[in-house]
Amino acid sequence: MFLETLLDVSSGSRHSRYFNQTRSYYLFRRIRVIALLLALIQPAWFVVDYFLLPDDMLDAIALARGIGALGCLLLALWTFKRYSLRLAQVRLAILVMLLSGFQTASSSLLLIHGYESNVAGYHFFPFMIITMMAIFPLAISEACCFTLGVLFIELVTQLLRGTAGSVEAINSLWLLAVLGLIAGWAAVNQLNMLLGLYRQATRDPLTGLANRRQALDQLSLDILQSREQKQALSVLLFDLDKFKHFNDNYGHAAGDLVLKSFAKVMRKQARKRIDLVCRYGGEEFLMVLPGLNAMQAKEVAEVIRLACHDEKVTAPNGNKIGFTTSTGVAELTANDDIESLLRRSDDALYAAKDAGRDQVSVAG
Ligand SMILES: Nc1nc2c(ncn2[C@@H]2O[C@H](COP(=O)(O)OP(=O)(O)OP(=O)(O)O)[C@@H](O)[C@H]2O)c(=O)[nH]1
Repeated sequence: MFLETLLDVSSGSRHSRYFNQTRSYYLFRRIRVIALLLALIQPAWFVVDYFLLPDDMLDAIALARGIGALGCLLLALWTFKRYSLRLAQVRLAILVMLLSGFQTASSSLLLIHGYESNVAGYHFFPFMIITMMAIFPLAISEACCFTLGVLFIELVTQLLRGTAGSVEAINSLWLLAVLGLIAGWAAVNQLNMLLGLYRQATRDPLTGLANRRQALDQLSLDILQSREQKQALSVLLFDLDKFKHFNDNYGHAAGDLVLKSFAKVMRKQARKRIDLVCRYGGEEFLMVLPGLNAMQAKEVAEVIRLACHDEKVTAPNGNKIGFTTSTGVAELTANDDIESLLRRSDDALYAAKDAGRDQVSVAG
């Protein structure tokens, strides 16, 4: 259990594409708020500098603050691919570099002008940066990179200042490492909590598949992404045939076993970390196939339809039950939104039922 949790939070590459998208958007929003705040605070802090720093330093510090504020503003306005984890990590690295860059520049300036870095909270900067990590839900690998990055920049700053190796400098590095451990632990805990809540809110308890809410959220995202990347996208809507008959003849528990068995068949055919498999409601299931056109999606539906013929469920009374499914296929068109895409797949599903069930029908 502990090992499983540890592996769960070790790296983002272990999570589903959908969770990664959710976390990326979460990271994007937090980075944006912090960048916006810093874009405002940086110039405002100049008032404090004005009273605390000597006149000959003000221009240089104002320039450093201006560059920092502009960088933060640009970062806040950068909305490209909000759902990409890779870009969320890049955004976080840029935020750390912007802050650290200002810290290195200001601390060098203070030294050149004969001021110690304990003016106006400057010496506090690296500690503030590392504590900021606790705000984000991060995997262990990401928290380690964050901590090592801040430690490295602090070491470079110490080398530039010529203080590296002194007791005070080693003490700073040690304190940063301890704070990195605490803030990193908080960040990893946030990720663990987010994962737990996400799973509870998005999974169907009977089959373990995604639930309808998640399917609709993810389908909207996938549609957006398909349009951005000019890729095809198709959906399959399945409905188990004469399902009422299983409940009536063998009992509700047998019906549940059929639902679980069908979920297993779907999961087996889905491409790992690409396709979304969901229980859409009752005995209806939905599969989202990014990158596949209607004909390719129809082939997947046929494989699933035939795989159902080989599945047998043992009812609580010992009976072996077979089941079949009807499927509607629809490919995303330029005029589609999520509602029209699902409506077309539903129409195709009804056409498959009308044609005698155990069939795959493609929307026109
Ligand atoms: N065992 C079980 N049955 C469910 C569940 N959710 C919905 N059902 C049943 O699914 C059945 C759906 O039946 P209908 O909508 O009439 O359709 P059908 O019998 O599959 O007939 P066709 O769709 O026309 O082939 C109903 O009897 C529901 O009670 C569930 O979670 N478990």
